[in-house]
Amino acid sequence: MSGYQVDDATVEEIETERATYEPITEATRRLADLCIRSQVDAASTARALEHLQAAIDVLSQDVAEGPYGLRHSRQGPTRPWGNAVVGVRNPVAPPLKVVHETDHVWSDFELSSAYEGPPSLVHGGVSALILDQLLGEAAAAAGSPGMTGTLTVRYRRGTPLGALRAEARVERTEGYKTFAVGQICDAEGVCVEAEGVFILPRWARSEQEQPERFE
Ligand SMILES: CCCCCCCCCCCCCC(=O)SCCNC(=O)CCNC(=O)[C@H](O)C(C)(C)COP(=O)(O)OP(=O)(O)OC[C@H]1O[C@@H](n2cnc3c(N)ncnc32)[C@H](O)[C@@H]1OP(=O)(O)O
Repeated sequence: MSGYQVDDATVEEIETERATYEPITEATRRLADLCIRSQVDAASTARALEHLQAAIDVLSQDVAEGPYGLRHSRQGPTRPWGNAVVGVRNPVAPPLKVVHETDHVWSDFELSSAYEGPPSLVHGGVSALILDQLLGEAAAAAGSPGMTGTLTVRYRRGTPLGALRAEARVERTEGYKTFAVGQICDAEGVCVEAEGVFILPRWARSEQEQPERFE
């Protein structure tokens, strides 16, 4: 399957790429929040739009074909930088920084108004998105990466926008199938729980270089 790319990018080259594109990605996240909450008048939004169009014109001068994929360097960190949850070059991603412990993975993160579903609460699809990623990373970190086969989500109470923690761990592995569980909590406790089965697809079963983990 295309999209998994092994390269020889050095640590320095990877840091240069991050330093080049991370600031504009962060600015775009801020922009998404401002699109929702700004109260400036029409003349001001028209002026802002002109600046944005100028930025779009500059960035459009050189664009890669297709999505970013998962870039695995033989010399440096793996770059899932287009990923919708952890991608440092993806303004749609909050982004989560996922910490890999011996027996579980976790992340402390903030969700802005761009992730709203019910008023002041996180959209249920966004919670499922984040748990899909965390459970998938737990499976990969345990040495059994896979695609989500089935993800079951239980919304126990509304998840407030703002500061949250997500955690996941592997429960058991059966051949190509890895069963993982996880949750999203706020300061009061668990808001959302999930369980999922992650399956190593047929096309990947013979491949030698599997991505073991995202950052
Ligand atoms: C290398 C992979 C990625 C690594 C990423 C690392 C970072 C992770 C972070 C990213 C996180 C984000 C993650 C994402 O967003 S992943 C994106 C969302 N998921 C997908 O797009 C998956 C699409 N589906 C497939 O690719 C295949 O159908 C899969 C891979 C699921 C199965 O493949 P295949 O069809 O070839 O399998 P098989 O026929 O040999 O069956 C094998 C066993 O599995 C059982 N079964 C089959 N289907 C399901 C099902 N749906 N639920 C439960 N069980 C199922 C089946 O009964 C059998 O069991 P048994 O009879 O042996 O007991």
